[in-house]
Amino acid sequence: MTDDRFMTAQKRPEDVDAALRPKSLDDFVGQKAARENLRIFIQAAKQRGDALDHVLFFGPPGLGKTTLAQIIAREMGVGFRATSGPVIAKSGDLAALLTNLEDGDVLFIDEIHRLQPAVEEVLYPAMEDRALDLMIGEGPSARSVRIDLPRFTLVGATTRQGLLTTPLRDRFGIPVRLQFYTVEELTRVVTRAAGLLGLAIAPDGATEVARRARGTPRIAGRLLRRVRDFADVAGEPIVDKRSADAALTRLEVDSLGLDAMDRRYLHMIADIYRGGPVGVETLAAGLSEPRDTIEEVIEPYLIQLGLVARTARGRVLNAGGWKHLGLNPPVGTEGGLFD
Ligand SMILES: Nc1ncnc2c1ncn2[C@@H]1O[C@H](COP(=O)(O)OP(=O)(O)OP(=O)(O)O)[C@@H](O)[C@H]1O
Ligand SMILES: [Mg+2]
Repeated sequence: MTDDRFMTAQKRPEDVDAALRPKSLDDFVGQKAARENLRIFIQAAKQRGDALDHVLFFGPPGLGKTTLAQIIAREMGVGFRATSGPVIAKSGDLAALLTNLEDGDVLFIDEIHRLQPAVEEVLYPAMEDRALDLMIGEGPSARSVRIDLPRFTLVGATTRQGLLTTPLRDRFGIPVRLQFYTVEELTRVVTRAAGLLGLAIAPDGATEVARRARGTPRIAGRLLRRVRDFADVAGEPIVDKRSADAALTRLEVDSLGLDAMDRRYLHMIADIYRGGPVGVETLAAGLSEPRDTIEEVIEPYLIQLGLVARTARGRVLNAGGWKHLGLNPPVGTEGGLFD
């Protein structure tokens, strides 16, 4: 996706996220059910002296998948190796990674839905039996040799659980869906981050940033940095609701936390397609954005807010969506009739 979207939850090449990453489960805010379950599974594995079962994190960008993967390694007291699906070109690359692991290590594969099929097949016996099946020779004399692997925990992350093949998905003993954060949780994320950045922020200032962070800690961190810039330049000693609001408004982040791209998306459905239904491919073409970005980055939060619905015939603007744009649904459309 293009990088001009200020609010994007997607990573930038330089990992500005690193400084704000919580280092332990106790530091990690929100995702209570997932966190408490992980705590128990980690403790149980440690008590047995075993590696943790394989974990799959899925959910929209910026909710803490990579962070939790690192926390797992730290809490288990094991090494952390990270790679990502598109980077592993050949099955031999993955075999090399696996054979170089140390006992108990966490191997983190980001964007695991983008593994090549041939590479993925190497993973099956590796995950299930801690073994690699290598083919030696070619033709009729070819034979397969099995190599044992060290114990390890595969932690996979994906924004698109639906794109994972069933055999791969089934091999994860601990699947974890990450949810958007509540304003209260994000307020704690913002307060903690402000402390790490050495920024004085009033409680109502932290809440204001949290309210407009699209349910996403990465966005909260990014907005906080920009709010700090405005406060620094204006010479304001402390960020409060008013100064946070002024900064966020200048960044074109609206009262629901939607940015210019979200509003372009909503306007496209409202103005051009009279509220829909309109297919996602059509929207992607109209917005010049890849379909993946629309489905993984833009839509989940708008759907969670109830502004838009995915239907079998395409995307439909709900009553809340019309209202947010300050428009009335045309009479006789679904938005007008049913909401
Ligand atoms: N629960 C949390 N508490 C505090 N900060 C968090 C939390 N979750 C995520 N963050 C912060 O949000 C940023 C993004 O988190 P992370 O990189 O783990 O997201 P991700 O789910 O891996 O995103 P992507 O899908 O883009 O890889 C990091 O700076 C991290 O510190
Ligand atoms: Mg990540």
